[in-house]
Amino acid sequence: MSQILPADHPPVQTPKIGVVLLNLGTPDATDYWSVRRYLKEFLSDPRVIETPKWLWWPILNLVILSFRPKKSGHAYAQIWDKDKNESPLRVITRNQTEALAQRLAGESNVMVEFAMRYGNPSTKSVLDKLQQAGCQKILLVPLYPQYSATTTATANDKAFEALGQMRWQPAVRTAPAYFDDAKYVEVLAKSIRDGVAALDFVPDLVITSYHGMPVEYLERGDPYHCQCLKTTRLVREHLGWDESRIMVTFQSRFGPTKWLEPYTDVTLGALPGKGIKKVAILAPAFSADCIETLEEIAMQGKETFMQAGGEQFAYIPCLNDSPDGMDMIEAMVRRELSGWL
Ligand SMILES: C=CC1=C(C)c2cc3[nH]c(cc4nc(cc5[nH]c(cc1n2)c(C)c5CCC(=O)O)C(CCC(=O)O)=C4C)c(C)c3C=C
Ligand SMILES: [Fe+2]
Ligand SMILES: [Fe+2]
Repeated sequence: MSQILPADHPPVQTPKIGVVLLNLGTPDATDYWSVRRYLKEFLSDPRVIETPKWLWWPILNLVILSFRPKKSGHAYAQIWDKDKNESPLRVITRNQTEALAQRLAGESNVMVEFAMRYGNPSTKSVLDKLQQAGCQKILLVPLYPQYSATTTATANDKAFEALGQMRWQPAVRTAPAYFDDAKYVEVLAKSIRDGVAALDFVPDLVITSYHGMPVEYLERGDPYHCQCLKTTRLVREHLGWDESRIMVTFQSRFGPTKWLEPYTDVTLGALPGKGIKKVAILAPAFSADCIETLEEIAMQGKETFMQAGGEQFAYIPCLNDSPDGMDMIEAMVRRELSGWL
């Protein structure tokens, strides 16, 4: 083969398969400008904010970006991984990537990388790297258990935007949301069972707190709300629990519009008054612990609950790169790679 190539022919690569774990993204540092840059990119995404641009631009640039970076930067500083000098979301996503790469090491010519929708490493830089390394087939794996246009779709959009600039485009598959995947339900249920068993108290209630979104998005057809409810129902059935032991709430409200209810913070503030004083809480919409779980739930949520008269509060971590969590990701990736390996 090599003797028929002209001397100036670009190098011929061995065909490879790329697997890209896609997550949301996070600031590079906690200072005002790093957080501002991240929030600007995030909150300029029309998949996330559907307000018409002419109306949203002044609100974002003149109001939100003047105060939110400082407030969010302070929150990020409290959860920052000081050893790695990095946001937990990126540390954990990298750990998941390395663990998956090890698990797929027996497969020849598979490369595993992660990419972020906002910030670094950018989706384009990662797809360019894989294409240049000879990946002629790429599996995109949005690490969101429940589908939403605000997360899954925009992650895929960004990847297709980068692919749109390639002359020699690889074949591409996208992994579906896994909110009802039997393995996901099994490992999530196990994380609750094990998490509760490790406590020195018996919770009156387990709360599954999902990231929220404007109710309007649900009304316009986003299936996220329905998939959240289904995850919790399947987990509850797997545990053999009745409905009184586990509930669904929605967190991280942003802006003045009505978001999915019941709100996590309002619920935590009201439960002690109803006699529910011991809770365990987890966040099944997140594949990795991040500001929304470590600061908003484990810190702020705990404070709200205890100040309202709560007695015991426990946060059960996300699946992260735990062996069970990685079993689930590996099984999903192998299934979606079928016919390619
Ligand atoms: C403004 C609208 C937002 C929608 C809609 C939204 C949906 C959504 N987000 C996640 C997952 C994550 N969100 C994270 C942070 C975050 N989310 C919003 C806003 C919306 N999210 C903001 C402004 C922020 C930044 C933090 C802050 O300033 O409060 C993160 C964590 C990132 C990190 O760095 O740790 C994740 C993950 C889901 C699943 C979702 C679905 C409806
Ligand atoms: Fe969010
Ligand atoms: Fe938040």
